[in-house]
Amino acid sequence: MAGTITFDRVGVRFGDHDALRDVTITLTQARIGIIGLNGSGKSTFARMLNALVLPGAGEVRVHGINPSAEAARVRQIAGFVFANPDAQIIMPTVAEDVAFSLRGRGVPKAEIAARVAAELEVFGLSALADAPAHELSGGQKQLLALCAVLITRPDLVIADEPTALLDARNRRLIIDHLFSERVPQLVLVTHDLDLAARCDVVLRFEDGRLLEHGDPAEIITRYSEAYA
Ligand SMILES: Nc1ncnc2c1ncn2[C@@H]1O[C@H](COP(=O)(O)OP(=O)(O)OP(=O)(O)O)[C@@H](O)[C@H]1O
Repeated sequence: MAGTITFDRVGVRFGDHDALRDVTITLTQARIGIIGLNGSGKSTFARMLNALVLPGAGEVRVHGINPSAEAARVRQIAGFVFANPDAQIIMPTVAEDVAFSLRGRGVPKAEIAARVAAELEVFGLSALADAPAHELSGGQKQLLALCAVLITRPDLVIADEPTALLDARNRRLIIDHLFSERVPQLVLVTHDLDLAARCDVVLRFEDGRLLEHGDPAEIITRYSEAYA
């Protein structure tokens, strides 16, 4: 089930630049799309959900957790998928990288190997279990990155343009996983408006402000018309 995400008058400043200004919203939907022009604040908003960026003003709550106070705890329930999977592949081999995600989560050692094997199977990566992770193709790396997130059984997945570097087949695979029931709640930053249209709600950012949010079709139509 989707949890509650709240932003209360949130601002983020980098140097003398406001990346986000006075963002207030409560979200309870399962599929949340984020759209807006380059530099409008989408990634900053998404990164705040698992304490990669902390508010300079206001307060964020993710399923009752304040990321500013409990970064480690929010990362236990919220997994992040980046556009570039190289940013999150940590261990030398595919199986080790997926197993690494389970560290510090109280999973009995005896259970880890079986869970990793099962998860690799789901993602079609079993044959690559012992392969060096950095030698995978871009698409395989993104599947690995998502596999390493989903094995933790997250309550929330935040994906920042997760299909930007992928071909059509891998794009489809990643999207199918993200929109599957294994992801109870998804925050998806995307320039792909067809993908945003599949969400339950869409937030549109402009120049660091949450310009509007609501019904995906309406928000997307206005956004498309503004830049046609
Ligand atoms: N770590 C940082 N240091 C300095 N400025 C930053 C940092 N992160 C973001 N910014 C700035 O904050 C603003 C918002 O950036 P953000 O990455 O949130 O935009 P975005 O909507 O995700 O853009 P894009 O579609 O290009 O990914 C931009 O002006 C950006 O240059």
